[in-house]
Order: sequence, then C-alpha cells, then structure tokens
Amino acid sequence: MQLFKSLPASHSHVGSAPQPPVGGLSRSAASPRRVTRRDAAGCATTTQNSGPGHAFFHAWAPTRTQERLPSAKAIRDTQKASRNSRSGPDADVAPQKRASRTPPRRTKRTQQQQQQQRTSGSVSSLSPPPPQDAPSRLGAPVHVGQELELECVRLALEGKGVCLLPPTGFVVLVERTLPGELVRAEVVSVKRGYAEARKLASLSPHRNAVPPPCPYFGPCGGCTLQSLQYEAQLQEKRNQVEQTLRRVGRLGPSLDQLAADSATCRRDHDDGGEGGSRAGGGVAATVGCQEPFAYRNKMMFHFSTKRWLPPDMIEERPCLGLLRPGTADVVLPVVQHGCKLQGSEANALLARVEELVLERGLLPHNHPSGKGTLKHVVIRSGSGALLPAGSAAPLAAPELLIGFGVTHGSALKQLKPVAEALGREFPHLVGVVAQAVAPSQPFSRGTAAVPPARLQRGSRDRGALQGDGPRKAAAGNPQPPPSADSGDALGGEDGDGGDGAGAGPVTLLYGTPYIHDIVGGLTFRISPGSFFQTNSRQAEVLYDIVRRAAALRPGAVDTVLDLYCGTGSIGLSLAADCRRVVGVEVADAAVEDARSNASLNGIENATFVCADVDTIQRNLLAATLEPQAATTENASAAAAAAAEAATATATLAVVPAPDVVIVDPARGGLSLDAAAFLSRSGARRVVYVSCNVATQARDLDRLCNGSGAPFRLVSVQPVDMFPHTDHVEVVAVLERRELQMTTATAAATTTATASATGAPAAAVTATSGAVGSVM
Ligand SMILES: C[S@@+](CC[C@H](N)C(=O)[O-])C[C@H]1O[C@@H](n2cnc3c(N)ncnc32)[C@H](O)[C@@H]1O
Repeated sequence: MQLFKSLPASHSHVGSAPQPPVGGLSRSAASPRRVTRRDAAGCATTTQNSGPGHAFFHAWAPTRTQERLPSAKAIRDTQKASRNSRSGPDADVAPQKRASRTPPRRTKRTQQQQQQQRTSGSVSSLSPPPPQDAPSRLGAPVHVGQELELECVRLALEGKGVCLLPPTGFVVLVERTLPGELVRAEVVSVKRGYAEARKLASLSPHRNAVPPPCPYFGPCGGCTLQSLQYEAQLQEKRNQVEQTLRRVGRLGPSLDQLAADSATCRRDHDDGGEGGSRAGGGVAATVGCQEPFAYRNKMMFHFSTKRWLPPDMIEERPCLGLLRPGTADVVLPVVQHGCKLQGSEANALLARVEELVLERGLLPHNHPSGKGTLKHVVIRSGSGALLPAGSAAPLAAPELLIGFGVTHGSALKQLKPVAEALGREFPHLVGVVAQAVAPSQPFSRGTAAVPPARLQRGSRDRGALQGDGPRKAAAGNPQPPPSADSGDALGGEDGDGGDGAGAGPVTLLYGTPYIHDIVGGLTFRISPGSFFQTNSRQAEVLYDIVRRAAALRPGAVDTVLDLYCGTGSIGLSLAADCRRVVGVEVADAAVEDARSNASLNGIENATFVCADVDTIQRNLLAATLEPQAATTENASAAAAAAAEAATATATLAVVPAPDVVIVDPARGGLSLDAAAFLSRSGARRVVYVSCNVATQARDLDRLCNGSGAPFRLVSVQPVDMFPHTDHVEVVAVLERRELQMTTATAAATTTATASATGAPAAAVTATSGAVGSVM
C-alpha cells in the first residue's frame, strides 16, 4: 500500500479554513484526560488518553485551539434551513420571535462561573461584544467568534442542542449538546433568527451522560446520541416528536385530546389499545430496541484518497471509511475498530474489502483528477431464508451481500477476483455486485440534475447500491446528494427510493444478486436496488405496531393499500388479516422483490404495482376524464401528456378503493397529490409511518387541521429503529371524521359505480369526492 506524506489541513482543500494558533497545548473540558499537543503547523502530534478506545480519536474534543476546520455540516444544515423557511434548520428550530416567548431556564452555576459572570457583566457571553464597526449580521444579538455559555433546553431534529440565549431567548444550535447540559460554545454562523455554535467545553454534562463506547464517537457524525444513556435517548426522541407535531403540525389540540383520552383510558384499562403508554403529552413513549448495537443490516462506506485524522489533519492515502460530516470526499477511516452499529462479520468483511482492493491496485476515485475508480461499498446482511419444514437445512443461515459503486466499467474486471476471494473467505457472503455510478454523483453536492421542487421536499439520495435503487424515470430524481453525517454515512434509513441517477445496470461479480431476511416469520428477498428497513429486529416490532394500528376488521374483509411499499414487507405482514393487499412502489427492483416475496411466503391475496405515488391522484383522475388534446392549444404536448396519463392509469387500474391505507414515504413525506388521494380515497383509516417527523407533521397538518380536514389524529407512536442516532420512526394513525361515509356506504357506491363505468374503483372514489379535499 502506498503511503503518502501527511499534510496539515492547511494544505488540503479543507484547510482553507482559519488555522489554529501555533503550538497550542489544549485540554478538553469535556474530557479532562484528553490532551493534544500541536506542532507548529497546527497538526496533532502526541495524544494521551487514559479512557477506553482509540487514543487518537478520543483526542477529538473541541478546544479553543482545535477544530478550526469549517463545520461544513453546519453549513449544509443551514442551507436546509433556508430551503424550509417555515421550520428553520429543522422543524424544531423556532425563529427568534417564537423562541423568545419561552423563558430561559435557570441554571445552577459553580462559584467560579458566577464569578466569571460578575466580572464579564453578562449572564452568558464570555467574550467581549462585537466591536462597534463589526457588522451586526441580521440584527442578531451574537456575532461569529463570540463565546457563549449556554444551557441546552432540548434537541433539535438532527441531534443539535437547542440553547436559548438570555434574555431574549435567541436560539443558538450547538452540535453534540444534550438537553440539560451547560456548555461553553463559540458562534460559527449567524442566520436570520438563530445562530450555530460549536461546543468548546461541557461545563456540566447531562445527568444521564454515559461514556460513548465507540472510539469514533464525535468525528463520525453517525451516533450523535451515543453519549446519552439509552432510556434517556428514547425520552428525548419522544419529546422531539411531540414538539415537532405541535410546532410544525399545529397538532397541539389533537395531542392534548389524546393525552386526556389516554388518562381516562388508563383509569379503566392499561393502554387504550392505540399504541403504548402515553408519556403525558399525547405522544406515546418511544418503543426502544432490545439490542441497541449491531442492529444495522446495511451500511455504506466510501473510498477516498483523503483520509481524515481528526481533528484537522488530512492524509493523502487511499482508504475506506465514513464520509467526514459535511464533506463529499474526505473519509474517516473506521476499518480498524469497525462500526458498532453493524455486526462483527460485516465489520470483518469491511476490513478485508479494504485490504484486498488496495492490494490489487484498485484506487479510490479522485475528484477532480479523475484517477481511480472506486466510489463506495455497501454491505448488507440478512438472516437468510426460512426453508420449508422437512428440507435438508431447515434453519436459515445468515447472508451477506456486497455492492461496489465504481466510476468506470474497467473496475469490474479487477473487482471480480476480489469478489471471488471474498466469497472463498466468508462463507456467509452470498453475492457481490457492482454498479457504475457517475463520478460526480452521488457524492458531490448540488451536481445532480434535480428538479428544484423535488429538492425542497427534502429527500436525500442514497444511491442504488445502498438499497434505494433505480426508479422509474417519471419519478425524477428527488434527492439532493448525500452528506456524511449520521444517516448519510450510514445510509438508507430515510427510505428514499433513490434513483440511481447516472448509475448503470447492476453487474453480478459473484454468487447471487440478493439476500434474504426474516421479519415476523416471513422471508423477504432483497435486491441491491430495493429499500428494506435497516433494523430487521426492530422492523418486526414496527410492523406489529402497524398491524395493531390498522385495526383491520375480523373476518379478513378489508382491502389494504400499501403505498411506498418497498419489498412489500408491511403489506405482506398484513395479508393474512385482510381480503386483499395492493402495494404501490416506484422502484422496479423493489416491486419485483415484493412479487417474489408474496410467492416465497405463499401469499395469494397481494398485488404489487410499479407506479409513482406522488402523482397517483392525478393519474387516477385522468382515467375518468375525456382526453384534452383537441381543446388544448399545444396538441402534441397534450397528446403526449394524455398518452402518459393513459399508461399510468392502466398501471393503476388494479388500485382498488381501500378500507385502510398504509403510507411509508421517503423523508420528503407526501406530495400534495398523494395527500389529496388519501383525502378522497374513502379509506376509514390511514396509518402513516415516517422516518422524518418534520415532513410527517406538515402532512398531518394538511390532513387533520382545518374545517374541511378529512381525518382526525388517533395515536402517535415513536419507534426507535436507529438507536444512538438522532433519527426516529413515527407511526401516526388517522381516522376519517365522517365514518358513516366509509366502507358501508361510500365503498359500496364506489364499487357499484366502478363496475358500471369500467373505471378503477379508486378513480371513481377520487372523482366522487366523498370527503372534500383540503388541498
Ligand atoms: C421508507 S421506504 C418504505 C418501504 C416499506 N414500506 C418498508 O417498510 O420496507 C419508502 C419506499 O418508497 C419508495 N418511493 C419513494 N418515492 C416514491 C414514489 N414517488 N412513489 C412510489 N414509491 C416511492 C422507495 O423506493 C422506498 O421503497
């Protein structure tokens, strides 16, 4: 392996940031044992650490003289914030006006801090106010570089701590800060209504703080909550969900009603039957994982020639690891200790992949030189297929699948012997595939040909090999490119379909191009291009909650629509309890898997349709309208549109009028069209599963609030699918307000009309509009 000269950050692209003072010896207040000496170039040279784990990485503790690299993640978060001006950097970040209404909590202070306060004359500003001539950006009460002493009052989505600056309650977001923690922080950016700061020291840690077991905690943006005791993580996630639904979804009155109902129910029964105990505010307590480590069945790692040695050194050396938060091509090498979120065999495989590819002279793709072909590798694992009783090997055996992303087809020939060698060494490795991806995609930000409207919906690309595979062209490319923080580096939990933009076909290098996993006693085949819940054990818990939430009528009489169905896992797990399941999914590979999964499990009442749910209402509606071409000025465009609508309509012809709809969209949530479909579908119940409570809150606001709103909120159940990260899954249940208009009357009328006109039943429901649309 070729070793290149280590360069200080100032010699790398990242090093364009302000450089730290020379020769600093700094002691982290967050962890007094962690000491880093710095040489004249600002590089970390020696490190001492008596704590567990890798000494170098534990040296990563922000100090005044360290961490001068720009927080690109902060910049990205801020960009996100400006895309969603309603909700700030995430839905939970209130603008100053709103925050100032919340009185800051009083903080216990040490004598020293009180002395500091008396001498500085300010409660929370440790550095002097900006000079008279400094531009006061956006009228904010803070300026970049200012040091503040702050108390975190809650977590924002994406895991940053929300601190309210006295006396106005101006919002300052501080990364890696937990509620109740008192920190010293330096302002790194000032935006309209809030600022972002980086933590310099923890003055009084969270009372439930625990030593993070992972040596990469901190630099790796993946497990922002790992330093918080697990039970406290669950509590924080519940609080986040509640706050977001109240602030963004304007669902305070509904949640208050749920809390009151729940209190009444608790007096009579245990739980009320609508999803777990409520922790006082209408949102149920988060359902946690039994095993909060080694739970991921899929992770993406990136190849790069820029190896990041935190805090601020970049080494020019090929390696495999997790993208540095906020960057597109700087990698944190994690091969040595592996990732605690995936299993030990997957970690061993990861290490061997790095060794083998580099031994054989395959190099990471380098942008912009264009040299090298390796972009990323995705490791998927599953528990195997349940074989029929009586077969030679009735027990399922674990399965592993590797997917390489390469920038040039020439790499495939070189990867084949690597794949075969891996197959020989790892008996559970069932397949190795590769796919050509465009050099600038999906890693470089903002380069994808993405329609702006779709970008604003907030979904994120994961790339086909990450399991969010090729989509129908009609769906467009809905994702901005990824980042390296939490979900991005870990990949796929957001459930975006991905589009494989710029991606070629999947090439099989070894074995079979899919794996099997078992959830709830059903076997699922999963192709590289298909989404599958990344925590299989907890998926079983999630699907059980969905089953109870669907409240299907006894006798298997209901028709269930499973929108955004992926490999059909939710619909198939409900199939035994209903008359019919129809799943709709945009990724071809996932639809093929879903059909195969139905037959693998002997399920005959499930159908799967490859279609774009985001335009479902429009296309169903088109089924009942006269062709518009003759009356339209641009006849050819109209004809093309009519042809497209006809195709979509034909595809959707099997979509029935549902009794219950399950929606499990990607992070962007529901399109207006999909929400309109729900409103008009006649379904008596909607179970909305979401991995992004901010967009879910927006959609629930549309569906439940206002005079014509068709649904009322029945329950909200957070489920922790991603322990230690700031992600949370939420199952919200909606019930149609005018229940008398559902199955008994509306569906009967719809079916009768449909059979009379020959139109799809749902289209008739759509046009008959049993309940007025709120759009
Ligand atoms: C969060 S996953 C849910 C998958 C499935 N319900 C499960 O539990 O495994 C979201 C799914 O929606 C699909 N998807 C994304 N956009 C879509 C669209 N516009 N129309 C239909 N499906 C879409 C993705 O391909 C992905 O399979």
